[in-house]
Amino acid sequence: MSERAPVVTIDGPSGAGKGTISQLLAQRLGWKLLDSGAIYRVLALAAIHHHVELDNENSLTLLAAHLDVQFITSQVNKGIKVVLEGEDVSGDIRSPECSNAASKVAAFPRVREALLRRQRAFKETPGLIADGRDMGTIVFPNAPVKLYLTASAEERAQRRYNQLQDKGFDVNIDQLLNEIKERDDRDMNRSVAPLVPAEDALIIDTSGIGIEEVLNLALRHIETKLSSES
Ligand SMILES: Nc1ncnc2c1ncn2[C@@H]1O[C@H](COP(=O)(O)OP(=O)(O)OP(=O)(O)O)[C@@H](O)[C@H]1O
Ligand SMILES: Nc1ccn([C@@H]2O[C@H](COP(=O)(O)O)[C@@H](O)[C@H]2O)c(=O)n1
Repeated sequence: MSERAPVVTIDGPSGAGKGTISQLLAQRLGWKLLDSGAIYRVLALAAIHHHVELDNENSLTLLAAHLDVQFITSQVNKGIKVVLEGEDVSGDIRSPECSNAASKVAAFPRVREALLRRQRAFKETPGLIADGRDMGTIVFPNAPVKLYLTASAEERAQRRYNQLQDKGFDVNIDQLLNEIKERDDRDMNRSVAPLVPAEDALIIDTSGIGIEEVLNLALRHIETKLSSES
């Protein structure tokens, strides 16, 4: 029964390691994974494809309500294939252009409202790892376990630089740092669902901490919280 399925929320700014840790946790626990950022990215890409202006809230809301997207989870590594209108866009949505466009479309209240039910529908047994900006504050406010990952903007820009270079994108570190700061500013200061840690979230600063160590901190916190619930 999905009503009873536990949810672990993982929020934080871009490049803090949410996606990496969420995927590892979903793999370890055998739980479902929601990459909510991918939903905003797909919406931004659909807007670009259909020539919808990124500042037109009415048209973006309509597009969000009818978004033809599928998230296909690999049972092997919990990686997610994103299919928009029948086309695999898993790579396209990770471009810097899509990152910025996603944070623009995500600032509109009615767009967020239109995507809320789609996100909550991911909750199912045996449990859900929910990765995003407002998972613990808005989408799953009653989640028993909430984490907030962060790191310095410089470290996050360096991680993103390495990641995009590996994927073959032509990137510049100063430009990436500026884009990360701009995106943080937009995500943290928007009028609806701003990026803030939930009051009951454990905040982990991952600057200088390796992925394995962050994963272990997260697993320990999940075990503690879930065992105190039962
Ligand atoms: N603790 C860490 N130490 C070093 N590198 C890390 C750490 N966590 C994540 N990374 C690397 O940083 C990059 C960005 O991580 P990830 O995509 O998980 O961030 P994110 O918070 O999900 O960002 P976004 O919100 O933009 O999707 C990846 O290449 C990942 O391997
Ligand atoms: N719950 C969320 C998730 C994401 N966003 C917005 O989408 C942008 C892209 O997200 P990534 O996690 O894939 O980098 C992000 O900058 C946010 O603007 C959101 O608003 N809420």
